[in-house]
Amino acid sequence: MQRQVGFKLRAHALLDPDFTRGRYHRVILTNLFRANGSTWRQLRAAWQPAFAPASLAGYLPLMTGCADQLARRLEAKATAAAGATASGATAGGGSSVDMWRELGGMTLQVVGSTAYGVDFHSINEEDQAGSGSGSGSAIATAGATAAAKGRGDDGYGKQLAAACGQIFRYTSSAHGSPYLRVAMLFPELRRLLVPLAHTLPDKRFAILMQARNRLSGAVFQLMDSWKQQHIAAAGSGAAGKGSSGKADACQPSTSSPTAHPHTDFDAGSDGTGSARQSSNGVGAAATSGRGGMAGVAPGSFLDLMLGHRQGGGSGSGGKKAEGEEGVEHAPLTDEQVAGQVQLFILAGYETTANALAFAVYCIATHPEVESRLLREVDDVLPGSDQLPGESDLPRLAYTEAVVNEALRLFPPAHLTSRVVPPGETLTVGGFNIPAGIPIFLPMYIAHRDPAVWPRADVFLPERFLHSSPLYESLQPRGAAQQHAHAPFGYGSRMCIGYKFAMQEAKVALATLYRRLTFTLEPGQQPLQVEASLTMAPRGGLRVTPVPRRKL
Ligand code: HEM
Repeated sequence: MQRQVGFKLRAHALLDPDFTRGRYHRVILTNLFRANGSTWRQLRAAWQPAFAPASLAGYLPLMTGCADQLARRLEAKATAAAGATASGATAGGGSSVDMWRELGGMTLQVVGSTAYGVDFHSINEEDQAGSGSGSGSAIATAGATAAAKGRGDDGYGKQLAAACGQIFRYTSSAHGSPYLRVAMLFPELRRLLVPLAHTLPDKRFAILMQARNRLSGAVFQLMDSWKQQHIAAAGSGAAGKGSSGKADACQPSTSSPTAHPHTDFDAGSDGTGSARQSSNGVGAAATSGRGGMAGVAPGSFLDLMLGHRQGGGSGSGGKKAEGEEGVEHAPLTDEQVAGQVQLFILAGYETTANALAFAVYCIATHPEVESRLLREVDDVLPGSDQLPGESDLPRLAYTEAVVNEALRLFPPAHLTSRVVPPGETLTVGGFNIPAGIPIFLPMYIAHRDPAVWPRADVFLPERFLHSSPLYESLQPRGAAQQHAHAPFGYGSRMCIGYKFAMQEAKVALATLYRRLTFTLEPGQQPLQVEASLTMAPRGGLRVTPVPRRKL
């Protein structure tokens, strides 16, 4: 039934109350997740080239670079803690870390840099204060810390990272404004609540609105600079020719960052401040505009969307849309562009971090899986500083199976939804479901159904490893066999970023485990999870990183 509904219906049920107004409301309304009908088809076609094989290959250095940066930092921290213990000094908390939070910093840096072409600087946040609050929002706190540190100096990317964190934190049921919670319970009161919340905002509501506006404002600002460059370049005949190639946001910087004033994107502002892009990020490839104003990084998701704003489906990267046949590529509006860029980050940041944290937990609790994973990683990456390249990806088959099995037992998007369109009735499993009724499709439950999955509650990556002798005996059974594994959803509404997420998760695991293993801290087993919009380890995942080689 779940599969039937997921394939037959094409609209998501939208239960989260959106309180934005004006221009920012149009941004939220027009994102791919919310769109339907011909707008959805147009947007889906506009997104598609971002996940084409050539684009995915282009993201690889960024993904491996960010994972390597995290691995080296954890390795250095563990080694320093071991040295301090050996010399009798107080270890200062040792090398234990909240791995969920660490991975959140990494995935944010990857999607943020890809989306905006701005280095989000979200990995190197040493300040762990406030983590492990048990609130399920430590990952968001990481962003807030980043903002506090970055404000006023080199913190442009950090401010965007903070905005993402705040959006996650303050849209969750645990931390959201009471206005949002009331609106969720009584949707009919929304018309009253929206003006009330804007007139008398509580602190959480104010922070959420400001964060949403800041993320959208950053896009408007970059778009303005892009337009100016195109006008200027049109005169010189160089329109659309940015510098070539993508830089790696996680490679060491050679130039020092330029200070820039704190930029505010309060509601109503169109963001006319000056956006600085990273000197070492994806943004390093940005065309530099006049007066120090940075341009849009070629190859970034924003660049791709701007190509669609022109109506041609090609950014300065020159990629043509390969969407569904017959889809008109009408120009995207500024608001539509901003909506897609914002969604790119919000959809890809926490989901992938959660998936990786769950995988680390599963590996730490299954020594035989860890041994096999390490054997594969060492085999595929024998060089001491070798990072996974494109040709290595097919050889990391067991690593991929580990990710898939972790996604089965702990799907970060534990459910998705559909709604019956106006004027229609859906008949499924003998039930008639009228128009407007939201239907939830809980993948978490389907993934653990013992009637479908042999040894349903056991972590066995061999289910996803064709070459394993156990493979056949572990396949899902019966009528529900097809699409029984659906961590990325169903049918035409399936996650558009799944290849991006799988590639990132796979190379991140290979890169991390090449240098380290992770031991769970006491009290982490069995894992407690928290489910709201996504499913995450409750209060984070505390582990001790153990270096695999002596430094
Ligand atoms: C492990 C990581 C991820 C998981 C588990 C996940 C899961 C999902 C799920 C379950 C859906 C709803 C599908 C449905 O309703 O049938 C979805 C939709 C979506 N995801 Fe992901 N996702 C992940 C990563 C990403 C990434 C990295 C991106 C982009 C960079 C992304 C972008 C999207 C978008 C734009 C949609 C809406 C698609 C539409 O409505 O047409 N996701 N995702």
